[in-house]
Amino acid sequence: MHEDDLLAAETAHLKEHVTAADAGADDRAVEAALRPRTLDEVIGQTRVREQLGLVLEAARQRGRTSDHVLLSGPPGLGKTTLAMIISAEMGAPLRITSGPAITHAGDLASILSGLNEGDVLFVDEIHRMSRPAEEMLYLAMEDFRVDVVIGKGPGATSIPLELPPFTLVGATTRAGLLPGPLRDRFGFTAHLEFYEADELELIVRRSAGLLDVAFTDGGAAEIASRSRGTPRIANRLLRRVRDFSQVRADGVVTHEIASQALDLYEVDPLGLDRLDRGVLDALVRRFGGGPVGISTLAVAVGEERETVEEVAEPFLVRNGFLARTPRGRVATPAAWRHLGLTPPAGVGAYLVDGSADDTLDFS
Ligand SMILES: Nc1ncnc2c1ncn2[C@@H]1O[C@H](COP(=O)(O)OP(=O)(O)OP(=O)(O)O)[C@@H](O)[C@H]1O
Repeated sequence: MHEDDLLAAETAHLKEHVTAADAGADDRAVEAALRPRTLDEVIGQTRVREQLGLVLEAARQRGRTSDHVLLSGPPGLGKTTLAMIISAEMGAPLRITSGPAITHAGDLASILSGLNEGDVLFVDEIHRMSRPAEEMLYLAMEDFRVDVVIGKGPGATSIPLELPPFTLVGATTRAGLLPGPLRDRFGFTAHLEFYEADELELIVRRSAGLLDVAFTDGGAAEIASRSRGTPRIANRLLRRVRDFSQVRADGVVTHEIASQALDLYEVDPLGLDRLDRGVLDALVRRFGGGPVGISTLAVAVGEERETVEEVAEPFLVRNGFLARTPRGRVATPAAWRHLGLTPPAGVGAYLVDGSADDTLDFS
């Protein structure tokens, strides 16, 4: 078949898949159906794509399994998508598990002992695995071996178990929480960054095409600019805007329709959602702009500390609304202004005196 025909056939197949998922009311199913299937289909993350492409190609040429890969970055940026692509590009089956599901070393031993040569094992939220399991994983990653302990106390014996070579793909929202020995055993680490508006616009256009949503350039751009740099959010907002345009207009997503719909869903023009604004609001109105510890801030907005730290904070820091200082979180002058308030004199001094440091994990 000609290359163009092949591409058309693939797109038609993908569209069928998306349409089937879209027929149900399940956002997760549509999200899964919209996933890019190959590295070439991935939009944005240019450097990661090129680096990962090389790692996989080299392994393929040598006829070996790929090095272990660690994917880190905030939720919804494409870690699961990349894990699936690694398995597809290596032509190897994917096994999926997650850190919180591995509470004992025995859980991990049984997963590892079920692997076949070349399998890709995806461990989502790998930073939440139990410590004994982590230690078992070091050995498995390095020597493809685990020591299974049978029995307890002085009578316990350890039986070495050989494993076939496999590729571990770990995903984490908090690479800083992984112990050094575990991090060091990944041959390649990809840090996923928030997406630029033009990349998100391409993602919105691709998804709208697959979902048969009619849109104008302005409509796609408006959804992209309010998507918090996150493809998952772009896809979700697209579906909400589609609902709005279908019920309240003629079904075409224009700039005007997208902006009315997103106002209705409380996504502001810079993409901040209720949680983002809640965090800024608490920081500014209740704590005078900070500094305040993350746990206190989380209690103030009625959320788990992890949610504030892993979901809201990276976006707010990246967009210059919040800074991490050794004494706690501080609202920047931009945060005050975003809430329609005038920043008090002196706010922002920490930004020039060098005490704000995004690389450290201040709590
Ligand atoms: N680069 C991309 N190009 C196009 N679509 C993307 C891209 N990255 C992610 N997506 C879309 O965003 C959605 C979320 O991606 P994915 O589930 O891989 O994120 P994640 O980082 O694993 O999130 P989490 O850690 O919360 O599970 C998917 O439906 C996928 O369609």
